[in-house]
Amino acid sequence: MSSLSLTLTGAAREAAENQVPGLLDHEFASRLAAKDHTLWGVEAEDEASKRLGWVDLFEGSRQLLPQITALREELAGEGVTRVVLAGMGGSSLAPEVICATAGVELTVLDSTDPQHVASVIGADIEKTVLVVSSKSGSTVETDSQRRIVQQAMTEAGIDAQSRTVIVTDPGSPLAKSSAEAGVRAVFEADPTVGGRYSALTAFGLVPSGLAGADLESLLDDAEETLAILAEDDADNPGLRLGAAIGGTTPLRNKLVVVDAGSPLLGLGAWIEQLIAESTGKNGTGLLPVIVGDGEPELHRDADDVLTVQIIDVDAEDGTSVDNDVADLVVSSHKVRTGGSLGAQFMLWEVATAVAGALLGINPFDQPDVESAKVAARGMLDAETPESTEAEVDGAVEIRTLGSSALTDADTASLQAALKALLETVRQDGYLAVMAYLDRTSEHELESIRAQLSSLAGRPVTFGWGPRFLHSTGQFHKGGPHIGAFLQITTESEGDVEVPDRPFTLAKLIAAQAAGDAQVLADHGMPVLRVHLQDRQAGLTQLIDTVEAL
Ligand SMILES: O=P(O)(O)OC[C@H]1O[C@](O)(CO)[C@@H](O)[C@@H]1O
Repeated sequence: MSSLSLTLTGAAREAAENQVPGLLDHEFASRLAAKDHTLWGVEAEDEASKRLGWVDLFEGSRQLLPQITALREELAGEGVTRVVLAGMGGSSLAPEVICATAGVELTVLDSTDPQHVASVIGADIEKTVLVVSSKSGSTVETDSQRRIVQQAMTEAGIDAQSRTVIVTDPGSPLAKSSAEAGVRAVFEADPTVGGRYSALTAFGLVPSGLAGADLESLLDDAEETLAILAEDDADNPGLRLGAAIGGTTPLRNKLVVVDAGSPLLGLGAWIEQLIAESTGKNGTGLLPVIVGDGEPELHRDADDVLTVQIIDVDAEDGTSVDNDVADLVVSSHKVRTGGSLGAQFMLWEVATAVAGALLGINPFDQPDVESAKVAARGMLDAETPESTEAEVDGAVEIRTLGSSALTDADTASLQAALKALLETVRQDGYLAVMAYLDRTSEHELESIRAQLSSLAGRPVTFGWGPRFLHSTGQFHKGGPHIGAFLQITTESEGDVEVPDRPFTLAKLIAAQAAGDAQVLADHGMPVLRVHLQDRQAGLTQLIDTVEAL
């Protein structure tokens, strides 16, 4: 039995009251469920006509389950019990939430940091099955990760192809090359579902099922919920949530998302990509800001912020821990929602489709992601040395680019540079921390997010690079240019060769960071680049300097 709750207060409630009647007049919910691709305007029709498969995928997805279960049992019989998933954005975010919530182990490889990748291939390779998930089949991070893990298997005397499972779109370069290579299994996903909406397709199901998550109830809950979300009804939670986040006036374009005792672990990261990459375009959009319990954004109100609490709906009887959190949330403009994971996936997918229509954008493309990829490729090909002079302070190099408000400031020390960057944060803007480091072993770095938010008095996002390039990266470049950026990169002890490619991981991640920084600067926004010349000393220096600000 699925569960789903939604409570709106203040501006969120007002937006729903203002916008839902119009959505009902347009029969938005039933037309969406009927895959009406005209809901987002003429310009979006072509893409929308290829991207609405997520509203009736249940039969196709259920047919995958026996194959996934059989493969899991076969692998277990061979002692293969460790699942490593190579995939970016929509190709890995949902499995990460599904498995964490189910309490089963999944190693997600969505990084090009040499230290992170080396740690993944350095353990239990003999027990590992590699799932390579990529719709396009051409994502450079995923292709590089595949080559590296397969090489590690071969060096361990393992037939890499027999331990490789592919999830991709029919006819993709990956589908073709995998068939020729004779991999263990190829799951061709529904090509009418975009990456951000693929949680309940092979992209969400194959890695999660191989890891042992219960997929039946996930699909049952989602299907049950979609029936409710397809109703042209004033109480339809998909219409109400979509109106609440996309229909406030003036637009509250920062959604501060906090987990308030929910059992849905890591759901915020999935919501972040779905909303930021779907809506951040044409100079508008919504930016999810994932915060922890009690952190600064929850103690401030602002007219461009909406607070979203993900609650434990089963404990909503007034005794739940989330009510304690609720009291700590100053804002009276709130969304509070909870329920089973399958229900939440469908709720937010429908709400994003609704919000996209209200914002007047196409929620199914990601036009600006390409600009960073092109810039990175240019950096890789040209082996461009760093474009700007660096100042050195202790273990870190400091570079500034973009807005002259930063490049003209005193940035001779890390402390001065951070202060100068904080000065550039707009009253209607945000600060984005983009850390191209190892989120599994250097998560202490995340502590600077709340400290910087307290100092800036504005929302601060924290994204691990290059992972965020497939999530908030679209909003940074395609949304309103109101961001200030702190980019953190590092030297690594060792590097990792990428078999049969003209670059190593250290070169690749440096090019991705330099390329993205340049694109952000080209949009006139301030970018502070902090490079850790000595990884550990630099990390300590950065954390200590922020603390002392
Ligand atoms: O599944 P693919 O094609 O490797 O793409 C991975 C991710 O990159 C993007 O295409 C761009 O960020 C996302 O939409 C997608 O989820």
